Amino acid sequence: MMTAVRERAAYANLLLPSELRKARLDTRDAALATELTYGTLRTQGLLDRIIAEAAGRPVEEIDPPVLDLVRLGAYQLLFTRIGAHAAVDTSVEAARTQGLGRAGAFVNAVLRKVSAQDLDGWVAVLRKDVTDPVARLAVGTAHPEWIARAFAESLGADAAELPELLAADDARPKVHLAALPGAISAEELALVTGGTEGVVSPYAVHLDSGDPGTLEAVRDRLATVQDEGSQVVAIAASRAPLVGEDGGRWLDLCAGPGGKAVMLGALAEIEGATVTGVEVSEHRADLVREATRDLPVTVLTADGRDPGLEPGFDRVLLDAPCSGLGALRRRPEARWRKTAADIPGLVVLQRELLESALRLVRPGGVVLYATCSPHLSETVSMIREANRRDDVELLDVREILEGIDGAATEGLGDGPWVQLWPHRHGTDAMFMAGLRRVASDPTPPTRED
Ligand SMILES: C[S@@+](CC[C@H](N)C(=O)[O-])C[C@H]1O[C@@H](n2cnc3c(N)ncnc32)[C@H](O)[C@@H]1O
Repeated sequence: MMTAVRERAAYANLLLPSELRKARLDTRDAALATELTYGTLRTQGLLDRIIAEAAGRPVEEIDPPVLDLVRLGAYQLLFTRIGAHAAVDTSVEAARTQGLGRAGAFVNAVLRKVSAQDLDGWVAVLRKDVTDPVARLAVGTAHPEWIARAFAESLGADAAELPELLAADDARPKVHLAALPGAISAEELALVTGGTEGVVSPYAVHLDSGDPGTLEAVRDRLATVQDEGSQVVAIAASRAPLVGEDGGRWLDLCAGPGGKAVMLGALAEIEGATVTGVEVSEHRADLVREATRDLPVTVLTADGRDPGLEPGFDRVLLDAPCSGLGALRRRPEARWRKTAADIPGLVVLQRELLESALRLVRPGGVVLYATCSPHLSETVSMIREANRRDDVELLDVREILEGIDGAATEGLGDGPWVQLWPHRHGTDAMFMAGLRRVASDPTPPTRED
């Protein structure tokens, strides 16, 4: 499993359920396998630094399949109550059964060194010469330093919340369901699933555990699995105030795999509107088609920067491709795969998509820009830059949420944009901003020759 995630750059949350089914583990063993896999991937960067100290060499010099075993063993030693003997012995045995027998002695020696101290002891070793408070927190919570720093910058005046935020990132998230508007209410969905109603979206229900795919309400397409923050983004896009009548032409410019398109489609159906979904990847466009097949949604496979659509949309949701730093708790391996160097390229794409969204929306219509990242370059800076245009006015997203019965109104910051946070709202760290297009001055500037 770890090897598959490493070699195929697969996502653990997509791969693990089928691997567990194949292995036919009972519920307890499956829960343990899940905890060990996710935990080892989530803490990998920290484990690697500890392993490097214990092995006396950089982890890049360790054979990758052997390193996978050492990481798994080190995770058990430092993060679980599994006894040291059991953790070391099963790791050595795994080396033998995987045909890495000659590495058994190495695995044994490194893990014995790792087991000589507990987690706090190792964190103290790694922090020995580190004085910067954010860097110290990053080590202690197994976050890359650049990510902890980006979070601190985004929290700004609330940077004292950083320890809570990083801890929330490390906790296993609840399953969030969305009751589809017009199909079932959150109250009914909570009753039939045994869940509890959410607090950020009026359609949300939380489940503590379980496989949501097996729920009747999900199979019958009355509900979907969707983070509460994402639900609010789609609702806000449908409710932002326009100038003039809503003509019912809505656009979802980056629609794949279709979570928000489903919510937007269900809301559009109630309002008598239709949604055009645009997605550049053929495969993801197909996923949107399948997810929205009963809803008034038409899907186009195209580049959102120039999709060839007639302008004049009343509402445009731009859920931009982003670093995903706001959803690290749902993707255990993600924090170690991303780098600060990924951000500038994403920002260019986001800017071009936002320009396209503003070309496609009619004067008086609204673009709801969203990212599942709190990185300031992808969020506030992007919106400040767009706001320099004279045909854009910013809407206060807090007011939009206040107008939605049952939506969150607490901890939304100073506006006009809203940043949701896992530690405050229990959601992914979704950012949203509302940009309304105003008719730009039709008179061309006079030139004095
Ligand atoms: C953040 S995801 C959107 C998630 C989606 N709104 C949902 O709720 O399921 C961004 C999507 O944008 C797509 N994308 C990337 N570049 C694009 C482009 N130039 N035009 C349209 N879609 C693009 C990606 O393939 C990805 O599916």
